[in-house]
Amino acid sequence: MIFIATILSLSKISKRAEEKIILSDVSFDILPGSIIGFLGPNGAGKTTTLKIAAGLVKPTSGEVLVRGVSLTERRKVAKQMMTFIPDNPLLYDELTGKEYIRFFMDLFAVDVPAKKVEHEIERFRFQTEYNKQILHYSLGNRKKLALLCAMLRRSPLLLLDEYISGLDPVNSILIREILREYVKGGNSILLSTHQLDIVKSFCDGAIFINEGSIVDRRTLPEILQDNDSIESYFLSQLQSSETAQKGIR
Ligand SMILES: Nc1ncnc2c1ncn2[C@@H]1O[C@H](COP(=O)(O)OP(=O)(O)OP(=O)(O)O)[C@@H](O)[C@H]1O
Repeated sequence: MIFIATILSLSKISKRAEEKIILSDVSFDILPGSIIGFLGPNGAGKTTTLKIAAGLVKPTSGEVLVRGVSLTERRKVAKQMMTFIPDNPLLYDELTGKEYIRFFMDLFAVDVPAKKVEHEIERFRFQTEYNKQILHYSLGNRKKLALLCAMLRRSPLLLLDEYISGLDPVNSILIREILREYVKGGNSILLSTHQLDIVKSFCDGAIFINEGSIVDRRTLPEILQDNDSIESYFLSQLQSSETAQKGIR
């Protein structure tokens, strides 16, 4: 019997577009039950990596495995095991929240009893928005609806692009509690963020990318042991990777 220890595994992912190298040999693993912050400056390649991991963008080379299942070879099975939420979730604006949840459940064949759906709506404190048209939702409520649907789907991996930014402090606390609960059962989250306080208060570790290459990977205790703050970690990684890259050129 083969024991699959990783929930997500990226192996030597490269991406070129319009003659430009966007990602170069990106490799990392995400273990079950972990929340990993994906850090890097603007344009470093975070969104592209998340989209490749989610099967939305095809890499030029390399392989993505979700619980050991190849995204290239068994796309449908691999995709069922993850949910990607972009920074501005694509929803159907003409529907109400209630209609959208029904549509989402039909689309992904989510078989959840009505009682459980109700429970999730209460847990997300979404009772007021539920009957309103999505067109009138704030960005924070669009994000809440997207995550509520992801929770109903119960996929073991969540890929979140700048998710927590845009939530007010009350919702930010609520969502963090929901996400913490989600990973308790062995599920995992990879989330890109520019908010370094999120890494300190919420993540178990971080992966740092710059100019399309992974430059560092550490647990939170390791980061805090070697750096005064997450900000100083970010700046030192940025500086050392840029110095190294100048040396290569
Ligand atoms: N299809 C494409 N064609 C050409 N260039 C692209 C394409 N997709 C992304 N890029 C470029 O690749 C680089 C990485 O973009 P990406 O959105 O992945 O970065 P990011 O780290 O998520 O940035 P940010 O923090 O600003 O959101 C950018 O320079 C972007 O312009």
